[in-house]
Amino acid sequence: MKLLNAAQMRALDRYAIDILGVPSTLLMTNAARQVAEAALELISEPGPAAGKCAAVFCGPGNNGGDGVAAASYLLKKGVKVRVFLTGNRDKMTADTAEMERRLNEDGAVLEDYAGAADVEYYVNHCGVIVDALFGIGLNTALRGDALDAVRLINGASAPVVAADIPSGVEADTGNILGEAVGADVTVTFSLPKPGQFVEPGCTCCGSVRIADIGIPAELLDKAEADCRAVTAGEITLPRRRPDTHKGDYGRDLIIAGSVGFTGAPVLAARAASAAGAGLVSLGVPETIYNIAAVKCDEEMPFPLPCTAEGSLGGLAVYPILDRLKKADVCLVGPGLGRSQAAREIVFAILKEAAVPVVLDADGINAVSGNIDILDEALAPVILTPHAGEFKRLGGNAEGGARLSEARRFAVSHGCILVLKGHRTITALPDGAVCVNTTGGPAMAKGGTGDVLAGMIAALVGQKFPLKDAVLAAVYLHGLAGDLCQARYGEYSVTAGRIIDMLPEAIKTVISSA
Ligand SMILES: NC(=O)C1=CN([C@@H]2O[C@H](COP(=O)(O)OP(=O)(O)OC[C@H]3O[C@@H](n4cnc5c(N)ncnc54)[C@H](O)[C@@H]3O)[C@@H](O)[C@H]2O)[C@H](O)CC1
Ligand SMILES: [K+]
Repeated sequence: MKLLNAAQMRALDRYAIDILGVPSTLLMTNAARQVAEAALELISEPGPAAGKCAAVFCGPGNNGGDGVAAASYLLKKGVKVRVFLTGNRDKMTADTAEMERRLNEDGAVLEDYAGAADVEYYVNHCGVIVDALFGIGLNTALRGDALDAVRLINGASAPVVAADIPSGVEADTGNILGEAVGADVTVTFSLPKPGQFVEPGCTCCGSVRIADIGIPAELLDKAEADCRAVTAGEITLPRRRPDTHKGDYGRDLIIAGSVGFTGAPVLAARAASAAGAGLVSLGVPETIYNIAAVKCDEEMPFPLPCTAEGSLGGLAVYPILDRLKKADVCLVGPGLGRSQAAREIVFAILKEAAVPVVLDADGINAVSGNIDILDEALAPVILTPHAGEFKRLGGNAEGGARLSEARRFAVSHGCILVLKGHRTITALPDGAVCVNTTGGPAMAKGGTGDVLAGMIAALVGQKFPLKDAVLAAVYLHGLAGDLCQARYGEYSVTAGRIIDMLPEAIKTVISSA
């Protein structure tokens, strides 16, 4: 699903209005009608609309115009409505002024929020609140009346419908500018925005509904987007041809593990098998080889020279590079440890690999502080950091910086970056970013990252187009987590259970063709 930023959205509006001649007031009333209909659904009093009451908060811009027009719609449905304006009335846009004129004709007035009589009592006793303070035009932190109104809205018990985007959420980044409305439903217009799909903005939106407000479909289809949400139905994996063998499904080489980290390598290897890898070889320090060998049936652990402390030793580089020549993908890092030898091995793999390399966990830590090594990689590199690892890579994964920071890193280092967290972001070397929509807090547990890394290796090793393979792995990993949560609850999802749920998750995306 395409996510359009504010500038792209405005350009679309302008083209529809100025070139195609779609009346802006028609767009506004179409938008308003769908906001009002959502409010009618939510209004928290039993019985017909008549006798219920709504509070509508409007800013001076066109988002406010949506609110004023929505108020007119609610009035005509028999809902008692009070409409409050924050900010300067003299800054009101022409369309919003037109909507106010129509509201007056419908028998209601646009009250100045500042000084409105018993507004607090009214808002705390109404059946639904419409937030039309700001939309995609918000560009600085809320202040004054608007901030006061947001706090009043958030303190009220009535359900909240946000017009286009909850006020206070920055459309492009999901940043909260000061404070933001917490909505139950967001009715967004034409196409969704990035800030509705990434933290912290996505948490303010409630459920997001996309309203067709009259921008021609072909215009929306043609709209260029460098940001997308990966939603159900967008990921498919092909049926397998009968005349194939395990070699057709990837020879995965996984280099992982150290004393004290015997689970990570095995979880990654098992996840790779469950995600369809044909052959999975797992190189572990010889001190933990027996443990890995006992834990693996389908995967093929092999011992590597190690240090006295039980992590990879420098001599391990030779057998690794030898096996690398026969692999289709190499994952290095889960539980690897942070020894100098491990770092040197990661560097050697990056320099020598002619197949994609997945850097996870200590594979990422190995390149932190020497990120230029990525420029020496011959083959594509996929990094899968969580926020802390990304910080060690010099990135900022805080709040609304995630999208731009992930994009910056991927473009500047020519790699694929999977920035894990709620709504994992996959950034590509060409600047495109994709926001995953599966998974949740039940997955916040040791080992789940190892599983994702194994899944990415497996799908990349099967030679799907690199971007598709990574997006599919991220989506399926979260989907398996969601299925696990449904079965085991939020507290008892484990990495192993996610692996066991992969068959169910993968079956949902197998193409019927
Ligand atoms: N997408 C569509 O096809 C349509 C969208 N519509 C609605 O129009 C808004 C965008 O309207 P705009 O006038 O550009 O901006 P806003 O109403 O979001 O903001 C108003 C105005 O406020 C100023 N501003 C920005 N930050 C602050 C601040 N912190 N404090 C005070 N004032 C601030 C800034 O100058 C803005 O211009 C879109 O979201 C939709 O809701 C159309 O109604 C229909 C077509
Ligand atoms: K809004």
